[in-house]
Amino acid sequence: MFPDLPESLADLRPLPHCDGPKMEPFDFRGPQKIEFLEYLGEGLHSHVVKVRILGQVYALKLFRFCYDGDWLGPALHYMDDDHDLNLEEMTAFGNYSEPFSAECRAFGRLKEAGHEELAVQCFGYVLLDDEHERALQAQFSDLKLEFTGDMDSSDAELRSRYVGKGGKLPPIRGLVKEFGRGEEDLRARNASRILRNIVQLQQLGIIHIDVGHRQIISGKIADFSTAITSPHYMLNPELNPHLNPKHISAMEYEAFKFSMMDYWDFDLMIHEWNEEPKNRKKQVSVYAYPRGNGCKIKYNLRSTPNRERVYSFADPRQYDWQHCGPAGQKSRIPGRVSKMRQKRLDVKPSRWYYNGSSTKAARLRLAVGGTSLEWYYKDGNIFPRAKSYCGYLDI
Ligand SMILES: Nc1ncnc2c1ncn2[C@@H]1O[C@H](COP(=O)(O)OP(=O)(O)OP(=O)(O)O)[C@@H](O)[C@H]1O
Repeated sequence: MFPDLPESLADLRPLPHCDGPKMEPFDFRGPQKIEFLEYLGEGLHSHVVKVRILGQVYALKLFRFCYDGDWLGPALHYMDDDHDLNLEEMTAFGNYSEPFSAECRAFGRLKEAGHEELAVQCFGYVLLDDEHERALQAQFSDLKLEFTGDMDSSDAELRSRYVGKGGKLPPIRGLVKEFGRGEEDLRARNASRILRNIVQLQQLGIIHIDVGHRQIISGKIADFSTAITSPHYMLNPELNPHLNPKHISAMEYEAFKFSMMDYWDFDLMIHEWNEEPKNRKKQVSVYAYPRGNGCKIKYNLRSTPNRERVYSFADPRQYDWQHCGPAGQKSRIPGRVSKMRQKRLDVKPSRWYYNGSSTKAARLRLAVGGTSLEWYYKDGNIFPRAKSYCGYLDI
């Protein structure tokens, strides 16, 4: 489920181990050496610290061993007493969706497609060795950093249930990122750029970006710990040859909803900015949907012209993941990583109009957050199932 500490540098391979984009290990040009400088902040999935490596300052995002319910893993009843935790199942899900994997895959995609400018830059992953874990805790001893659970509670078992080679606890995993500033001013030009970046990220097959003001660092999106990047069991039916048409239609509904919600979140961020008394003179009128109110649809889709139907701004399934080289592919020139041909992105790609039934379209119009599906693992494949309160999905 989690990577082991490497015995030698040669053991460090791009992660995660599943189809699709990957992140390379950070190049320390020798043994790991990190100087912990300052604590920057925390989120549901991580602690972020300012560090110096090889004379350069970075933000190091260190991931927690999260609760199973805090990421898009298997249905929670899998975790009850009757069902032993199955390493193969958890790994199958974890490789795609566990927060560290989710970030590796999204940043890996940006590298692979030659579009690192769309987010804060990420320079590689780190597996903290014991010495650095001790140094980290010593440096911030007053904060008593916990790496299991979430911001409010911890549970040591979340880490110890996945012991690695020699019975050792898995190492804390980190991503080395460009160090930046938060508290971005959202005035029009910045807001327009962020919106454009979301549309372009979706064209690269990345959705569920968790858009919010706190995620914007130096004017760019910085957090992909919830991102769904193609190929993914929600987006790409071709990963599982045993899906039936009902499964596929329910997955399309979910993927569409998640894509659309990124724009709802963007509009919510603008509304919240405008409501802040301190921003009274800095109002922003850049919205994804007209006036930030979502899309209006009529109930009879057949007779409803496109412009009035429920839509999102890009279809992430269009990204041709099978024909893009894996991140980290070695160049023929020793010591260099080959540059992928940059994928051309449209500022205004064709909209994604939802094609399902009128009832489902009407539900999407409400765009109530949250997931409609849960996922289970069977014979090496991942299948969707409607959540108990989503019977309208009919699977
Ligand atoms: N590149 C960076 N430079 C400076 N500070 C950063 C950087 N990345 C993150 N931070 C700080 O760390 C905090 C947590 O980071 P981030 O949002 O990536 O974590 P998370 O655990 O994924 O959070 P969330 O609960 O939003 O999913 C940010 O709110 C920000 O204050």
